[in-house]
Amino acid sequence: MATTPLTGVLLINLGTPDSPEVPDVRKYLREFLMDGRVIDMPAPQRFMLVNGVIAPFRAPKSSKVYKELWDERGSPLLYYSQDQQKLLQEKLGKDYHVALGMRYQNPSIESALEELRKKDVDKIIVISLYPQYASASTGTSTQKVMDIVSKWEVIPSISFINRFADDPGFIKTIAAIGRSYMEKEKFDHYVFSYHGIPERQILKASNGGYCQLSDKCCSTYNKKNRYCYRAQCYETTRLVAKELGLREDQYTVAFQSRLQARIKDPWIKPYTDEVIAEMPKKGIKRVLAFSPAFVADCLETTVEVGREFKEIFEEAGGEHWQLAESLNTHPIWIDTLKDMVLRS
Ligand SMILES: C=CC1=C(C)c2cc3[nH]c(cc4nc(cc5[nH]c(cc1n2)c(C)c5CCC(=O)O)C(CCC(=O)O)=C4C)c(C)c3C=C
Ligand SMILES: [Fe+2]
Ligand SMILES: [Fe+2]
Repeated sequence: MATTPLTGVLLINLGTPDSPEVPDVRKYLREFLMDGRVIDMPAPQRFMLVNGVIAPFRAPKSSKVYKELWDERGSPLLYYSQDQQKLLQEKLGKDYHVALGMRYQNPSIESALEELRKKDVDKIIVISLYPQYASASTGTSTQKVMDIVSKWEVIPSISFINRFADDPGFIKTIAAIGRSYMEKEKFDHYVFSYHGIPERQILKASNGGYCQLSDKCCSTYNKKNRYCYRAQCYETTRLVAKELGLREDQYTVAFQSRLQARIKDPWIKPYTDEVIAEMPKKGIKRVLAFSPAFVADCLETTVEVGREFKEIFEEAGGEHWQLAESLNTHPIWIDTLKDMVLRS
């Protein structure tokens, strides 16, 4: 009797250095920033910038923060992604095979696809673990999968989940994590800080010039701006705020992690570090901070939001800054991943 072929699930996240030491961080930054969807400059200029400036000067600085991030299990982005893979596999059972691939460094997308090929899967469901679509994150992961699979003799049927900014399970998980803090202590404001991207990349992805980076464009989420990264961030925030019963004046959306100093490009605004430094003057003293551009804790959540922003806020007169951890292995999140697969 013929057995039902397996369905492959490929989880993709960004990737992290193999170790926090300078040579590994440099190797990671080189691979990451030489990607033309991340630094969208002509290749010769990108090469000069990455090899002449970023790799030599940024790698030692980044290595220091990676050392702060690393714990006994290694880099949280990697081990939480592995936990998500394992828990999703358990939930889906024997008709599925779940593989994990990182866009940069290890385990690579190539190795994950090879694992699925060896399992002779009939179909692959690719989930790029970035809630809000951006060319620099989801776009490049999708392209990488297509580049590899296009060379296979037998190309299986493939579907891509390329954004879930408004997925009810995703929203509920963030709200559940937030609520666990709100039940224990009082906050007078809520900050939703998202990874930034250069403004130019928003304009390039805009449908017929609809997105002009104004609040008018990003204050609603509709058919025209559904791939606008900034509009998706605002939509995630509105939905979480609604779930938590927050009024509009109780929360602020802002964007972090800009590499602007090096490439002299404006990034999407407002900038988190600037916004939070003004808050204590306005009487905001106790903040709960969310990082909903990520589904696993990483350098950007633990170090940037959890430690660096806390320092900025407290130096400006704030009293309490609390990071709400990422989705990691939250049971609602694992159920949400399972639902995404079953719906696909
Ligand atoms: C939300 C998804 C991400 C987008 C969009 C994104 C765009 C983007 N990032 C850089 C530059 C850097 N990002 C770095 C770290 C980092 N970025 C993401 C996700 C997105 N980036 C994650 C999950 C992480 C953390 C990785 C980890 O190991 O924990 C870094 C490295 C750290 C550092 O040196 O500061 C850089 C550099 C650009 C230029 C960009 C868009 C154009
Ligand atoms: Fe990044
Ligand atoms: Fe927009």
